[in-house]
Amino acid sequence: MASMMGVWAFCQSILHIVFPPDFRFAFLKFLHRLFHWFSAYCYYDITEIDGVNTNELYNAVQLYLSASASISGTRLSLTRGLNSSSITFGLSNNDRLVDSYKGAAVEWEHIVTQRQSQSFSWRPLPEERRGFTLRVKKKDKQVILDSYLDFVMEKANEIRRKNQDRLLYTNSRGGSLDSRGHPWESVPFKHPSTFETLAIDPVKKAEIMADLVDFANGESFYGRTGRAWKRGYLLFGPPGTGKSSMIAAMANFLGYDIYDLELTEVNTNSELRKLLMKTSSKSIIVIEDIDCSINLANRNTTGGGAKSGCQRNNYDAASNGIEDDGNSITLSGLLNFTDGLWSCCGSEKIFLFTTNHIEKLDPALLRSGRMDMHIHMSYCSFPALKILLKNYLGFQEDELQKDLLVELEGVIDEAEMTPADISEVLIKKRRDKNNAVRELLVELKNRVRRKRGKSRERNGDVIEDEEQEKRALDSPKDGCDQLQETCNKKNEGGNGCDDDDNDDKYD
Ligand SMILES: Nc1ncnc2c1ncn2[C@@H]1O[C@H](COP(=O)(O)OP(=O)(O)OP(=O)(O)O)[C@@H](O)[C@H]1O
Repeated sequence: MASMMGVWAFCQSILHIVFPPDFRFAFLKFLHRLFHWFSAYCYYDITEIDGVNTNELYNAVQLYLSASASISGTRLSLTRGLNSSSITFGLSNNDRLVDSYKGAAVEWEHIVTQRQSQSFSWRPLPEERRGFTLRVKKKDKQVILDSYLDFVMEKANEIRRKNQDRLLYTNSRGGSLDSRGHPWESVPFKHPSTFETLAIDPVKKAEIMADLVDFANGESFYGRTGRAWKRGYLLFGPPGTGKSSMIAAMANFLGYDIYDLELTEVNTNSELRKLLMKTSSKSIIVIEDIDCSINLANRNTTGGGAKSGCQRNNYDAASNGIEDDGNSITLSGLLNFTDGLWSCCGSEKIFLFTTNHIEKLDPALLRSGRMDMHIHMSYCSFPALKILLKNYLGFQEDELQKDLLVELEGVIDEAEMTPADISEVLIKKRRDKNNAVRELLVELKNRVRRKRGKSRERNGDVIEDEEQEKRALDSPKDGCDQLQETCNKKNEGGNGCDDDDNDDKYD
């Protein structure tokens, strides 16, 4: 044994002298090439770090394989990502997994090696070099390159959405970038609002849900008709009518992330475009209170401050999408954001604007194609009230006294109370269900009385019998009708006491 080892050491040193390292390296490379030349397979390496950036494909492959690995593997690595609500399985070091796609068999191998030396980099690289090697038969190469990798990415996104809690993004102050070079900061999105809890007219609710489902399933429709796969919704109505709750319900319903765009933090149109480029598919891009975020009153008027570039931007600039000074965000920039070429970055995107004052918005923003559906979030109606009573107090419709329901129905529309105000009353008294409903009724009647008082004040009417009016309103049956008659008599020939004033609407 000892003499054999001696001979081996002698031969090795001779070989090293006769064949210098460069020659040996070239020889091995040649053998390698020869092997690949005659091999029926080709190999693709997908490394975790691509230069200095994280390779999206590596992460996607890892997630994609996790679905198969969880079933077939015997030794697996387990991970639980940030914001993830479930565990993902992965291939252990140097493990292999066979997959098939359109009749082609592929083999994935997870390869982990120690990184030799830390080359200079602006951020520390992991000590291990990780990657996947994909082995494919040469004859299947085309099909794999053409569509298999896209399929893997798509599946991985699906798994990620299923596993991961949705995220709520907001643009960083002054367009600054985070450590990963992203202009958006995110937190897990855990808003509990759903269409079930949303108190709006059930017919309107069903219509919105059907529209969302059509949109989400509309890939082929949008492709066929040559339209970008996006949809715009405008939510308008007084504060406290559930606009934010509706956004959360939509996101929860579709499983989309939300990008809450703070327009006042965006300085230029190009910044706006960059933000759009960094949004992902299957997302809702929200601009709340669009009328307050930027002055969008009229594209034809001139003048305005730094943040009201749209005012200074004339019509031509808006229609041509030209920035007038490049230092402000303009209406044309915003229109391009929702409707221009850039709006098609990624797909399956919903643009959602909210406003308390729709009348202040430029018509260009409202036209079809930009805002496809205008949703009026109104004061609480009787059907919406029934939903709130069920959600907050657990009342089913048949559990409530009939005459109480009739009374509520009689005053709810005229009281113009927002669902937010109603929920406040119900929350306060929720331990005593029946008392809560009675309290709500009193509050509604008080509001009606105040409204009518205001209306009469404006009309200069004198209240002759305030007690009679109070009794009429408090009478459980047709109280409002009686009161209406009294008012009508008083206002003969003049304005009735139900003469709503729009100014009051958004008090
Ligand atoms: N339609 C609704 N259905 C159920 N709850 C509602 C509804 N509207 C309002 N609420 C309740 O009132 C609270 C405030 O509502 P929300 O913030 O959604 O109103 P908003 O219209 O977005 O108001 P703002 O215009 O001030 O942002 C919510 O947390 C929710 O509990």
